[in-house]
Amino acid sequence: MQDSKSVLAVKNLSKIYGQEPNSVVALDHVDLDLAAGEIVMLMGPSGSGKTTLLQLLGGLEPPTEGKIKVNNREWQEFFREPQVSHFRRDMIGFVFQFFNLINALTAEENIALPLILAGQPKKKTMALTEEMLQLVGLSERRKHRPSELSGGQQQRVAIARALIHQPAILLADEPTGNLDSRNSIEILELFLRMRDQLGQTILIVTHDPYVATYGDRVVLFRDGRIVDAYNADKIVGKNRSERSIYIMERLQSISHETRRSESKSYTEGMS
Ligand SMILES: Nc1ncnc2c1ncn2[C@@H]1O[C@H](COP(=O)(O)OP(=O)(O)OP(=O)(O)O)[C@@H](O)[C@H]1O
Repeated sequence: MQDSKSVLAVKNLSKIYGQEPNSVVALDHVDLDLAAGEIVMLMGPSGSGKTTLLQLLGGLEPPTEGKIKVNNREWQEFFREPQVSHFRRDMIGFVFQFFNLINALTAEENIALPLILAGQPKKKTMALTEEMLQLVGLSERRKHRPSELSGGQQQRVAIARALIHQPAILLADEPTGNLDSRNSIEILELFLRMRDQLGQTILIVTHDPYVATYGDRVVLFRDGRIVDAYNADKIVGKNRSERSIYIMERLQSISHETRRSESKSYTEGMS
């Protein structure tokens, strides 16, 4: 049962790609809830299922089994065109490692694009674009094209574009993966402002333990399953560098477990 403050409820979610005997279990009965205004960091070794989860949440792939509810509405009800496109547009914002901006358009045109494509009235589009430009601190650069902006500024445009239709949840796949540390911190602080000022719920995939320290909660994946999760307040009082070491150690122990189980199944296969 999803309570009123829950934005996302994932229950028993599985995704199997391909057919036996070559099928791959990318997600294996995952349960995950996100409360309104919560930032959750997803971490785990390569191939553990993080991107697959984002793709299912974003309606880009159907689950093999299980349920996804966003704002108490069940995804499956909408998993056909054109409903799935509308649901995705209204409920989900996407941000990627590479900013995927349109170079021929200015920053403000890129930000306004989802509303223009949705046929929203010009006045509303202009007002919301202005609001987003201010929120991401790019009012002065509104007429610049992506090639005239730094990586961090381009990512801020991408975030503004993802949030302009006020989605229930923002999904970000390695949003700082292509940025230097100064620009990464700017983007992470922007996420915190989005949470604090808009109550935005945000789910971020990252490989970087320092980035993960910006989450209210860190969820660790291995082999398509959640194997560990903890709230930031569990390690409160320590500075960010110490917290990132704590996260890195948890991550390393999970990766070692993966390797141990891989070599076990390999030797079992040999015998
Ligand atoms: N379209 C697909 N067809 C077949 N297998 C897939 C497909 N997409 C992902 N997989 C497999 O599913 C598993 C999970 O992949 P996924 O990309 O979700 O992992 P990840 O944790 O995001 O990895 P990374 O950190 O390297 O991006 C992997 O074994 C991958 O090879």
